[in-house]
Amino acid sequence: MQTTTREAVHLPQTLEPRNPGMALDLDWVMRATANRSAIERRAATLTGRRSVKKAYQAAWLCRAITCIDLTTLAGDDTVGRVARLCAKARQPVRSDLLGALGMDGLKVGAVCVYHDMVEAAVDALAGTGIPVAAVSTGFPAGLSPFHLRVAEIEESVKAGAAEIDIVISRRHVLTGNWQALYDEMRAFRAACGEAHVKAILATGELGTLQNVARASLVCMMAGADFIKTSTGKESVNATLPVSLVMIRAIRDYFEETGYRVGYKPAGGISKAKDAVVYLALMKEELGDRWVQNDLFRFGASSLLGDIERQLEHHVTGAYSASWRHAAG
Ligand SMILES: O=C[C@H](O)COP(=O)(O)O
Repeated sequence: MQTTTREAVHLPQTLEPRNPGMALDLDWVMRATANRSAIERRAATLTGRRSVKKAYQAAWLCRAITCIDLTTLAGDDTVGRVARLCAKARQPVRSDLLGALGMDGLKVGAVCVYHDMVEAAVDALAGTGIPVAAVSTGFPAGLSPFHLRVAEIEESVKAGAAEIDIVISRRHVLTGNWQALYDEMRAFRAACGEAHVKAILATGELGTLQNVARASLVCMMAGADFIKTSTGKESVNATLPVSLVMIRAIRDYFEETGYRVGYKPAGGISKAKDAVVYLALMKEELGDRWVQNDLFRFGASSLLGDIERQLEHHVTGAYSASWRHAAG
């Protein structure tokens, strides 16, 4: 059978067997707790230390680029804006800088858009192998009728999305209805088919770190390929304490089942130095395997611009104005 370009970019590239999920284990869910003060102390150690410098920093920043889900999620998105974003995804840093860094061919992890922009993004990324991620299930609030949320996933997969970022029903967490959360997530995973599913917990709306830990576990038990902090639209988005809780849930799940689930902090990550902190956190808590882009992504609309500025400084010794790196 002949493979079309759209089919060719469709299957996610991963080195891992996919997390199949498991039966809901409520005893395990209820055992999950989170000690806020210990977590905040550990998070503070990550930002307090000296950051990596020079060639190491440039290498980490290039790695960060490969992990970006380059995102536009605005009501005024157009095919033209998405095409410009995809051009940036293909060539995230000026070619002379990439050449000087020995990083020709560097590209981002994925491009992330609303459903209506999926086809435009798939077309603009044809032949690059860069997957398109679609936010789905009534993003960002997730309050549309259930059958429409499932249908939205199916439509985005049909349009060529290789990754689907679903939003969970926060009320299931807030009322402790873990069975409902599990069933919902299971149905979303099934609707994705071969496309990989990222479960957005919207942690800023879950009330407690304990809820974050429990929701993380339930979504992984229901077959999430990634767990993701936020939509970028909550008043509090990705934070280090929340990340620690989610990353440790990923570790527990791996130790218990042998399956590696990915992690995606999203929302408000816009500085190169923050990207390095997140990569260090992943490396320290989960090991080198989790700083590759089939298991780690940043959801970010403006991070790439700052990383490019820092790389330009590394290569030329001078900073250019931030407006010169507006896209991404
Ligand atoms: O998932 C991605 C987020 O919506 C991006 O948030 P940001 O615009 O704060 O980078």
